[in-house]
Amino acid sequence: MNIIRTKAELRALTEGWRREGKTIGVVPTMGALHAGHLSLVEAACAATDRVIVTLFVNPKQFNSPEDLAKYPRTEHSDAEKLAPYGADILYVPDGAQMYPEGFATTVSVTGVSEALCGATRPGHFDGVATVVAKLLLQTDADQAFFGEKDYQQLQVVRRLAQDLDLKTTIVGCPTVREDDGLAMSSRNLRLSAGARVVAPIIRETLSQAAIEISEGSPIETALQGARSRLTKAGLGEIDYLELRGDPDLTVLTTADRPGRIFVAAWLDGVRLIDNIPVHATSQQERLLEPAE
Ligand SMILES: Nc1ncnc2c1ncn2[C@@H]1O[C@H](COP(=O)(O)OP(=O)(O)OP(=O)(O)O)[C@@H](O)[C@H]1O
Ligand SMILES: CC(C)(CO)[C@@H](O)C(=O)[O-]
Ligand code: BAL
Repeated sequence: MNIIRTKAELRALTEGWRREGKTIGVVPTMGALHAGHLSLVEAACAATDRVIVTLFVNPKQFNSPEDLAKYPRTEHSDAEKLAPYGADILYVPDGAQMYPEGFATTVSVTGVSEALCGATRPGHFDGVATVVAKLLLQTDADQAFFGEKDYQQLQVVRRLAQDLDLKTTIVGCPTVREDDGLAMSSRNLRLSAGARVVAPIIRETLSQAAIEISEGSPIETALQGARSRLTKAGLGEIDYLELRGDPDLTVLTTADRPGRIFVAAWLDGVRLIDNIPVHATSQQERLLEPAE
C-alpha cells in the first residue's frame, strides 16, 4: 500500500483507475486507526475496486486548540495496520494541500447539523462538511464509508452529498465496540486506566434506557435515570443525552415514534460519544391497539 501526500499524485492515480474502468471507494479518517476504522476499510474493499484511506487531522473541525494538540498522530503504525486489509492508497495531505493560502470557502449544512454535537461544538460540522466535500471531490469516489458511532456526522455528510449533487454514495457502517461494549474511538487512547474501566457504563446506560422506553416507560423518566447513573459513575459533565427522531435528528421524538438515544459526556477530561437505536415496539403496539 502506497502513501501519497499531494493532490497531483492522487489525481494521476484516480485518472488512471478511471481509464481502466475501476470503481473507487474512500474511507476518510483522522488516523489513530482501530478496528472501527478497519471495518470501514473492509466494507470499502468489498464494495469497490480501488480503495483510498485518507488521514488528515482537520484543524477546521476542532473547536478547542487543546483537543487538536492532543489528538493522537500515529501515521507509521496506521500504515502498518492497514497493510493486510487491501486498501490501495493511504492519502496523507498536509495543511497546505488542503487549505492553501487564500482558502476562503466553508461548506455549511443547516438543520441536521444544529442539535447535539452541533450545539455543543460550535463550528464543528462546518469544518467536517468542508473537509469531507473536498475529500470526496479529490478522491473522485463512487462510495464513501462512515461509521454510525458518529451518527450525526453520517447524516450531515448524507445531506451535503445530496445537496451538492456529488456523485458519491454515502455508506453508513455499524459501530464497532470493545468486548465490554465501549464504542471504539481514537480518543479512548487518552483515558486513564481507571477511567477506561468506567467507560463501558455509557453503552450499558443507553441500552437500559432504550429497553425502558421500548417497554413503555416515559421518555423523560428513562433519560433522567440514565443521567443520574452516568453522573454517579463519574460522568457528571453531560453535553447532551437525548432521544431524537432517526434519521431526522432535528426532532425530539415522542413515544409513538422510534428514534435513537444520543449521548456526549466527559470522563477524565475526554469527551466520549455514543448512540443506540430505540425500537419503540411495545409502546407502539400499545398505541396502535384499538381502544376498548
Ligand atoms: N467504533 C467505530 N465503529 C465504526 N466506525 C467508527 C468507529 N469509530 C470511528 N469510526 C468511523 O471512522 C471514521 C473516522 O473517524 P475518526 O478518525 O474520527 O475516528 P474516531 O475513533 O471517531 O476518533 P474520535 O476520537 O475523533 O471520535 C468516521 O467515519 C467514524 O465514524
Ligand atoms: C470524517 C472526518 C475524517 C473528517 O475530518 C472526521 O470527522 C472523522 O474522522 O470522523
Ligand atoms: N470522529 C469525529 C471527529 C471529531 O471528533 O472531530
